[in-house]
Amino acid sequence: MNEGIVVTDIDKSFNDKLVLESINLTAKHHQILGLLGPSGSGKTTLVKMIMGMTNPDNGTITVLGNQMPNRKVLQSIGFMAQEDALYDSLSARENLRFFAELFQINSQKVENRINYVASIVNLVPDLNKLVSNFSGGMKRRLSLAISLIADPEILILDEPTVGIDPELRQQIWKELHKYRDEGKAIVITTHVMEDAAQCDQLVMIRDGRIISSGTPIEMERTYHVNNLEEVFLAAGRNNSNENSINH
Ligand SMILES: Nc1ncnc2c1ncn2[C@@H]1O[C@H](COP(=O)(O)OP(=O)(O)OP(=O)(O)O)[C@@H](O)[C@H]1O
Repeated sequence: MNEGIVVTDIDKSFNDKLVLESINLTAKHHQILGLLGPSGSGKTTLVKMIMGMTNPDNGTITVLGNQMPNRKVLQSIGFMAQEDALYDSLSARENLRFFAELFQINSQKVENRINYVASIVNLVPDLNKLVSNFSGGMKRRLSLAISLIADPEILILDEPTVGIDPELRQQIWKELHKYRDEGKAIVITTHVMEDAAQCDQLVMIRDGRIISSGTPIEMERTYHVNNLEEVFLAAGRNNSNENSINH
């Protein structure tokens, strides 16, 4: 089987400001990869490059063995962007139907599939409401449901748990672990340590550079600390020291 996502030697600048530097990572099937970093560290830019929405200055990205951008591969990716891309004047059900058609889901299976993905995010009672009446959290949940509608082989979720209450967050993680066990490759971005702890592999990003990577437990052992927040701080300190030695 092809590797899910392979990012090789990526650099990216905006207006001469380097926002990602020498990024290498692999997101494998049967694995949840967490991109953990503070606001502005470059996570969304990286995710957009994986989707082929932004071009890197250097380096390559392949998804399922195909170099991105590649329109055909998009059919195999469920993507949840940081900004909800929803039709406000349609109901949640109509939004889901629209995306089901885009992904060419068998019309006999569409309604079942809509009910299934809506149940994952507790939106079944709200399916016929207009999205313009939804709260921010409900919109996030609908965006997550849309990313799951086609049962994609790859899931890329940019801050999927923002605005979602703890109980539902747990339910969503249970579902993501199930998809992982079924063999999907899943990438999520987050700045929340509780979410990071649920991932199989973590890549910590600060100021556009990878400061550490590994499983959550490996990372805690490496830095002799008891939680990921301390790993992040320790890795950041090490990185700053290396930079000051190297430059
Ligand atoms: N289109 C753009 N033009 C210019 N600068 C940009 C553009 N997109 C992102 N940036 C800059 O790149 C840097 C990384 O932004 P990015 O959105 O990738 O970070 P992030 O880690 O996803 O942050 P957040 O968690 O707040 O979304 C920031 O300094 C941002 O201002």
